[in-house]
Amino acid sequence: MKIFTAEQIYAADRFTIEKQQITSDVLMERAATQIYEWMNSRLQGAQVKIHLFCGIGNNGGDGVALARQLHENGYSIEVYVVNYSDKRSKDFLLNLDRLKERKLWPEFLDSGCDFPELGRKDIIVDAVFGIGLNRNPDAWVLKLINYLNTSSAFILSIDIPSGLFMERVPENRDDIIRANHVLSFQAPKLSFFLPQTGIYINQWELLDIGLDDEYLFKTETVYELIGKPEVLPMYMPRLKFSHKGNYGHSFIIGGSYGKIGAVQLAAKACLEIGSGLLTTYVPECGYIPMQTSLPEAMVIVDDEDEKITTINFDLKPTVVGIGMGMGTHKITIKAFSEFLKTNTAPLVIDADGLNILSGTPELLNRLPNQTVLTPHPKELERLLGKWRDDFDKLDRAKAFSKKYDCILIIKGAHTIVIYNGKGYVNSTGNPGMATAGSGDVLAGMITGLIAQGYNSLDASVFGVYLHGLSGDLSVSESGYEAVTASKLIDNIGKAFLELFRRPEQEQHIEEKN
Ligand SMILES: NC(=O)C1=CN([C@@H]2O[C@H](COP(=O)(O)OP(=O)(O)OC[C@H]3O[C@@H](n4cnc5c(N)ncnc54)[C@H](OP(=O)(O)O)[C@@H]3O)[C@@H](O)[C@H]2O)[C@@H](O)CC1
Ligand SMILES: Nc1ncnc2c1ncn2[C@@H]1O[C@H](COP(=O)(O)OP(=O)(O)O)[C@@H](O)[C@H]1O
Ligand SMILES: [K+]
Repeated sequence: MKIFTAEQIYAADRFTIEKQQITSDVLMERAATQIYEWMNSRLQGAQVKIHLFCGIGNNGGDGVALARQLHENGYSIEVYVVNYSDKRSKDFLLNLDRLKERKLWPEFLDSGCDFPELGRKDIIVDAVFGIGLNRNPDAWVLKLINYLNTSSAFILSIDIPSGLFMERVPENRDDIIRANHVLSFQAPKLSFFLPQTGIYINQWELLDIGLDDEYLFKTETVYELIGKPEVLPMYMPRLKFSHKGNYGHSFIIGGSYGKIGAVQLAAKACLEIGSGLLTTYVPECGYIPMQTSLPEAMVIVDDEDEKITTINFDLKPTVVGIGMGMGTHKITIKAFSEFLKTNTAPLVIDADGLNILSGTPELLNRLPNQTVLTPHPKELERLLGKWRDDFDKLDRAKAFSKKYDCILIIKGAHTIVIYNGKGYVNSTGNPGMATAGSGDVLAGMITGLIAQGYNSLDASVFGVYLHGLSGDLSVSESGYEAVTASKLIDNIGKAFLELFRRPEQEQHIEEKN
């Protein structure tokens, strides 16, 4: 699903108005009707007090139009106009008149006025600012935002929580509405998925206001939200007459004394995701653990017991995954650097492999094209330097990926795969996955997909999606806390099955026919 910028949404508005031969207030009315229906289907006429805080732009206009619909259907409402500017939008004014025609007089809030009392069980509709916020709000508006946040009422934000920008993070983190639920129009907004801004959104849902399909289809976006419809076409089915040689030979290099587990996890995940063959390269101390825990894997050992000192091998890997638990000893750095001189296989670099790269950046020039890098936030900071905010982080990541022609995977709650100026935002996964070794599993999964013939970008996007889905399936079995990296691996197979599971309703209809 595409993630549009504010400019693209405004352009979609204009395109739709022109093509459907409608006036702009028709779109506003559609927006209000969709929100009304959403609320009505949940409230079923309940006489709870609904406080609508409406700005003076089109987000406020949505709120005022919604107020009218709620009132006409018997709901108990209070409307407040947050009078932050004299530049009221045309459709806001039109809807304000429609409200007045029905003898509904909103209360006008200005600097210096008292804020209304809010009950614990009331509902707040936040329609102060939408995607048009372009500068810091006045102090009294911020005070209002703070006031709403401290109430215990349920906050429903229209389109985007007020105070949240589309393209930057506000300096003061208290200046944004903390929404219980956001009803956003047509497409999700990038800020819903970033760690610094996503925290203001408990849940979000999309409402279809009938923006033109052709425009939405044809318009290229920098960011895309990756769900099942996006990854299904990437899937490469296994062929009946295939053999293990068709699914590649993965080579996983890593481990050090006390950290052989990282290689075990990556290797197991690599096999579970379907790699045809797998060899691991570990220090001598890893030989017995590897051979006993993973009979399917072949093992080559370093001359040294506790760390990797030379990467000598006699095989032609389809792909190499390197770095998990490897350590950053001087001699290991040398071995890694020598390995990069001769390696031509596609690469997936994780953990200490990344730390070595950030400590020895000249090695970045030795990476094959489309090398996959899988940093967690700290490793990413070592690679990119300190960023100003999450939006700046994305810009730096795009520039880095372009400079070294690498695929940069920014891991987090919504992992973002960066390549070729684009960002693929993952939709699966959960906080249960914030546990030791889950990154090793991801690196193993991506390695195993590349082994099978997926190109590095598809392997990254698909791998991240399946990894999160395995996490979601693990949570449904054991709850958040008990998710472990090993459970993620156990659920990789089920994640594949889940990809092809049709919704129950659909199956039922088919059986009846
Ligand atoms: N296709 C869709 O998705 C549809 C979307 N719709 C709705 O429209 C919403 C966008 O509406 P919008 O463009 O009027 O902007 P909104 O957020 O209401 O702000 C109002 C104005 O305030 C100003 N301003 C900015 N910052 C400020 C500040 N700090 N302090 C004071 N003033 C400030 C700035 O104007 P400026 O003063 O810069 O000229 C800005 O234009 C969208 O979120 C959705 O709810 C639907 O109605 C129809 C279809
Ligand atoms: N809150 C979260 N929601 C979803 N996924 C998460 C969350 N926290 C961590 N993850 C995922 O778990 C993995 C953690 O990776 P990493 O920090 O490298 O783990 P480790 O180094 O222990 O192997 C990443 O893929 C990340 O996206
Ligand atoms: K809003």
